[in-house]
Amino acid sequence: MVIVYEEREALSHAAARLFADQALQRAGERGRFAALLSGGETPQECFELLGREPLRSSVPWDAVHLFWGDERWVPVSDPRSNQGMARRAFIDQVPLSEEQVHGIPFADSPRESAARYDRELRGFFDGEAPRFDLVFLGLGPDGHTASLFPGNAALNERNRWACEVYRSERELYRVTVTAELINQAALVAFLVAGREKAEILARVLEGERELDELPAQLVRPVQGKLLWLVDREAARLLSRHPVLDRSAPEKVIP
Ligand SMILES: O=C(O)[C@H](O)[C@@H](O)[C@H](O)[C@H](O)COP(=O)(O)O
Repeated sequence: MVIVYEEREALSHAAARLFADQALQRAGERGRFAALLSGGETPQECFELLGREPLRSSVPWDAVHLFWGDERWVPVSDPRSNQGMARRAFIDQVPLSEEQVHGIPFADSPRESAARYDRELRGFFDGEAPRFDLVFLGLGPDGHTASLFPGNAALNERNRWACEVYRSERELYRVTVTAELINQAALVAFLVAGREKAEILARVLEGERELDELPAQLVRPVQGKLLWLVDREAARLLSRHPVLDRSAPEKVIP
């Protein structure tokens, strides 16, 4: 399902409300809400809204557990850290204990970071399937999501839930969860905004299936729901998903 918002701000508000609503629902059902966060620029405004009223006090923070879909292999203090971004945006402003924040560790090697995170994930899900209640994902201009990049070995990882990502000498090592882990989730929401994403969004949503070229197409929840929250700029090349009717703050397109 694709939901088109007139402005990026409306998309951010909707994503933050989705987080709060899902947290309330899952906390009520079983006292726990596990979210897998994305990095990059797009989710920042959504995260900042979670750290401010009115949403801040609507989230049952004592039931929340935060994980990340990917991380750059840098310390949390590094400005490029996805965890660091989320801490600055909202985690430092809400009542979460360190036991509820499961960052991807910066270990002696990317492989060790991935191994430790894999253990953390398996410990948290305690022998059950890794069924996140909510996964936020972004879409890169090359069709990547999390740190699942076109043609990368991580796309073929079948055993581990988290693995190291080597791209080139020039690029930072990363750690990513696998598409298989993402696809166990109850609800996956892509957040995509900006004119520069229009072409890749149309290719991913309406083009040929090219799983190695467009890793975002690997995201197909086994039982869960898949949402695309996009702004009008990013949606402008979509043909099957009509661009927003200005009279509505959001249009749900099945
Ligand atoms: O570590 C990261 O950078 C992200 O997890 C990555 O997958 C991101 O979501 C996309 O690259 C989109 O990034 P923007 O939101 O900055 O366009």
